[in-house]
Amino acid sequence: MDFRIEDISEEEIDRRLSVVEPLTDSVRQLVDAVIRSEVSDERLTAAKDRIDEIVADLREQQRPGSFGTPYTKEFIGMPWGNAAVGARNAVAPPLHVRRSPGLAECEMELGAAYEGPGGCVHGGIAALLLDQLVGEAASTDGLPSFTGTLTVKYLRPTLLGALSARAEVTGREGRKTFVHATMSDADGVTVEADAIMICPKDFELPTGDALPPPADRRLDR
Ligand SMILES: CCCCCCCC(=O)SCCNC(=O)CCNC(=O)[C@H](O)C(C)(C)COP(=O)(O)OP(=O)(O)OC[C@H]1O[C@@H](n2cnc3c(N)ncnc32)[C@H](O)[C@@H]1OP(=O)(O)O
Repeated sequence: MDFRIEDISEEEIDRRLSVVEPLTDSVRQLVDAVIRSEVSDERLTAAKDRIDEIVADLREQQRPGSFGTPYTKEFIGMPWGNAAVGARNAVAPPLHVRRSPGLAECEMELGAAYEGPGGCVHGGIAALLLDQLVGEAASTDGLPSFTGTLTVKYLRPTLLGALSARAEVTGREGRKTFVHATMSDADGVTVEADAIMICPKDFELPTGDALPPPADRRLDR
């Protein structure tokens, strides 16, 4: 796992987010527009050429591999490439998770890019988002947990649109944390999941005077 330290202030994090979040939102708009556009083939081809130019521009300076999760010395994580919550990842829905001890919650708007059955959320997307949320709930004690087992039960189709999700720790046993999660629409729960989250035995967090104790660490931002 990538635990590189990037020693920047919270103000610098906010400054960087103020640049990349609008860019990511624009790319989400682009994805949605491509899916639903009904302009002529000529205009679609012209759009492709313009997008290729932008891609070439961005590729002039690229980070090798993936973004990883850099941390500040205060251990605030920046998982900005993350597939569910990444601030720089247009694949991620704009998922803003609220955390409190043992609990993670969020609201989201899932549009055309997240479709499985016509008009409904893809089951894999529901599983992805609930997987993220159980990880966030399990990690509110400052120690990261990996998903060992995630059991997902689809109770009824989840229509695309405004949704909420919630994950709550139901128990801990050694390095294992048990979490229950739900995804809901306006009429109630559509998907539920149970997870066994595990803090790996050989996992070592960076230590040192400059770093806060695990309980005070914020694993993402
Ligand atoms: C804030 C950030 C949120 C991010 C959320 C993102 C969530 C994710 O997507 S994580 C990515 C997906 N998950 C993975 O890639 C995990 C891959 N697997 C692994 O790395 C390892 O198998 C891991 C960490 C799960 C367990 O490894 P290890 O630490 O060696 O476990 P091990 O010592 O064998 O077992 C410890 C306990 O867990 C149990 N256990 C081990 N694996 C599993 C499993 N897959 N499912 C359930 N229980 C398990 C064991 O039975 C044992 O229980 P007990 O203490 O009662 O005997």
